[in-house]
This record gives sequence, C-alpha cells and structure tokens, in this order.
Amino acid sequence: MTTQTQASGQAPVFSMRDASKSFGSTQVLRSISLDVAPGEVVAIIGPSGGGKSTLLRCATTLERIDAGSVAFGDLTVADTSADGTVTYASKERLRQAKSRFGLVFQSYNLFPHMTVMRNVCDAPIAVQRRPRAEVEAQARALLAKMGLAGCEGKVPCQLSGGQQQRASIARALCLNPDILFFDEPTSALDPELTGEVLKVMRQLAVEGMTMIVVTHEMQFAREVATRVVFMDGGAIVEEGTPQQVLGAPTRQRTREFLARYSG
Ligand SMILES: Nc1ncnc2c1ncn2[C@@H]1O[C@H](COP(=O)(O)OP(=O)(O)OP(=O)(O)O)[C@@H](O)[C@H]1O
Repeated sequence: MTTQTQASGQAPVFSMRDASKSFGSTQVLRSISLDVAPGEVVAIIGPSGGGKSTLLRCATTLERIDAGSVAFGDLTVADTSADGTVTYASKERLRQAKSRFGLVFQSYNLFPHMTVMRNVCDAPIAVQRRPRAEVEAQARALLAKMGLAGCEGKVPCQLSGGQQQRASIARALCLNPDILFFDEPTSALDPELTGEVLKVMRQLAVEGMTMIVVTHEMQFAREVATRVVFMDGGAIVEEGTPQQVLGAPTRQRTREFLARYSG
C-alpha cells in the first residue's frame, strides 16, 4: 500500500481500510479505517462493547475481517477483491507480518510455566528465527530497561502484576516491532502498579515508538497520545488530537461518554 497518512505525510506503519467484522448476525466493526504513521501514539477510547478489542484482534490477525484490508507498511495481510472476497496472505507472509508488531494484553498472557527470560526470547527465536545469543542479550537489556534486572529466572507467578505487564512489554519489544498494540494494559492493575506501567509506556512514546493503545486512562490519552480515536457501536465516531477529542468533542456520543466517564 502506498498511501500516506494525512497527519505526517509519511507512509503508514499500519493501515486498516474499510474493515468490517461480524460475529454471527452481530456486526462488531463497521467499515473502520485507521492509518498510523511512524511515531504516532493513537489512543482508542469508548464505551464497553464498542469494538475496541475486536479492532486490535483484527489488526493483529487474531481475528479475521469480513471485508476491507489490513497492512503493515508494504506488507498486505488481508485484502478484499472486487467480488467482496477477503484473501489473507500466505502463511510465510503472515509470519513476516507478525514480526512487525508486538501485542500487550490486559492479562499479560505470559506463559506461566516458562521463566521470564524464555517468555521474552521465545518468539524472536521461534518466529523470527534469530540467533539465541543475540536474542538473549537483547532480552537482558530490555528487562533491565523495564526495571526487571534479576527477574530473568523467575516464573510469572513470582512477579507482581505490574512486573508481569512490564515483562510482557519487554517480550513485545524484543521482536523489534514497527508498532506496538496495547489492549487495556493497566485495567487489571491497582493504581500504584498502573503508574509503573504507564511510566514505561510514556518513555517508549518519548523514544518514538509507534503505538495503538486501547485505554480507559484518560490522563494518559491526554498527555501521551498524538491522536485520540473514539469508538462506539463498532464505528469510529470521532478522532483528532487529544485537545480536540477530549477537550472539545464535536459529537454528542463522545460528549456523553466523557461526561459519564468523568462523572
Ligand atoms: N468472539 C466473539 N464472539 C461473539 N461476540 C464477540 C466476540 N468478541 C467480541 N464480541 C462482541 O463484540 C462486541 C464488541 O466487543 P469488544 O470486546 O471488541 O468491545 P470493547 O469496546 O473492547 O469492550 P470493552 O471495553 O468492554 O473491552 C461485544 O458485543 C462483544 O460481546
């Protein structure tokens, strides 16, 4: 795909076009289009059931779209032909695409029986087929950066929730991704541990990491995001800078959500 993002004029790292998704007779995504330029931090907000997680799952090939397209840079993952058939890329191209993004879940999703080190190194070695010594050196550096030096040999249940989430961010970063997706990364954490994780995410943003973050942390969206997307009923209802969407929303549904949220 050669399209350029409106905001920066740069080719998008991630691009979703007219993507739709239904579960049975329920349409959960309605013609979603989202281009993300290098260095952008896009916060996706909106009421429960609005389709935020499904958008991330479709973006990261955990779910298949029914229409539209998904691409990571020049690598098209799914596209729709003129007759409306959606075609996914070959297994090998999907493997390449999976090397371009990292995914951080609300519930960490670390393998419970593996050490922190193995959790971080597993995909770079198995999926990206990189040399073990190189991956382990990078993993140690990333764990240190996440404040987890000395935790390499522990298993997830020996860590706090905040530490587990930081380990899962290290795991995502060890893929050297072009973009990171976060699905409500702090909702399972109490406020103190939430702060630790948000601090790490802020630092990544400062370093220029491209990120899409589904979040209920409005302060994070206000202070760190370059763009806020408000989703409701499976559609993008409003998007713009944090000042625009959070400070002066133009759509009634956004205003109602923000009023309910801060009330
Ligand atoms: N695998 C599935 N099968 C059937 N319905 C699903 C499935 N996954 C999601 N849904 C439905 O899709 C809709 C959107 O769900 P989704 O989790 O994407 O919303 P969300 O905005 O992330 O909500 P929340 O903020 O509560 O996580 C909901 O009605 C949900 O019940």
